[in-house]
Amino acid sequence: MQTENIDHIGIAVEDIEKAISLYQEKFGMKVVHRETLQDRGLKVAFLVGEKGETAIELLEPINHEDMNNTVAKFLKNRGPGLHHVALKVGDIKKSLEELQNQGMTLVDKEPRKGARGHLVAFLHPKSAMGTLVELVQEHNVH
Ligand SMILES: C[C@@H](C(=O)O)C(=O)SCCNC(=O)CCNC(=O)[C@H](O)C(C)(C)COP(=O)(O)OP(=O)(O)OC[C@H]1O[C@@H](n2cnc3c(N)ncnc32)[C@H](O)[C@@H]1OP(=O)(O)O
Repeated sequence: MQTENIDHIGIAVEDIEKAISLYQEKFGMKVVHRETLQDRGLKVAFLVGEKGETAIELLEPINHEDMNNTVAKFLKNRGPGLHHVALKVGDIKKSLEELQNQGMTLVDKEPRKGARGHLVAFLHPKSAMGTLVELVQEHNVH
């Protein structure tokens, strides 16, 4: 598949308000989008630097005790920090098909609606040398 750019880097946090303050006040980034994804049980915030492009996505579970929530489970097992890397692609369905044909383990066989209304799909970290990789296709491209 062809990656267009790094769309965002996902970081799991215990307290999204404190994390936003850190990235704004210490790193000079600004919030460009905030959303509560009820179906995923997550609060998310996207921040960018002066020149835009690649974003940081901060993720906090709505319920920290819900071990069916992948981010709550991650925080409990590994603590806060780098959670996933999201690669932007032009055609997510085609990319998933190609990766599956190449023997990669997909978490999502079909793209689904993620944050910002974009189409997203995850690849299993075991298939990408220990990093959870997300594919993102802008919702208005196709
Ligand atoms: C906002 C929205 C969007 O971006 O639009 C989103 O959905 S954002 C993000 C929230 N959504 C997701 O994370 C969806 C994709 N993630 C998943 O489906 C899950 O987290 C899996 C990746 C399948 C792992 O689930 P599972 O229940 O198997 O977890 P587990 O704790 O038993 O972990 C199994 C093995 O994977 C590793 N593992 C778990 N999460 C990991 C992560 N984020 N990065 C790297 N490795 C990870 C564990 O350390 C463990 O390794 P060892 O076996 O070596 O101990």
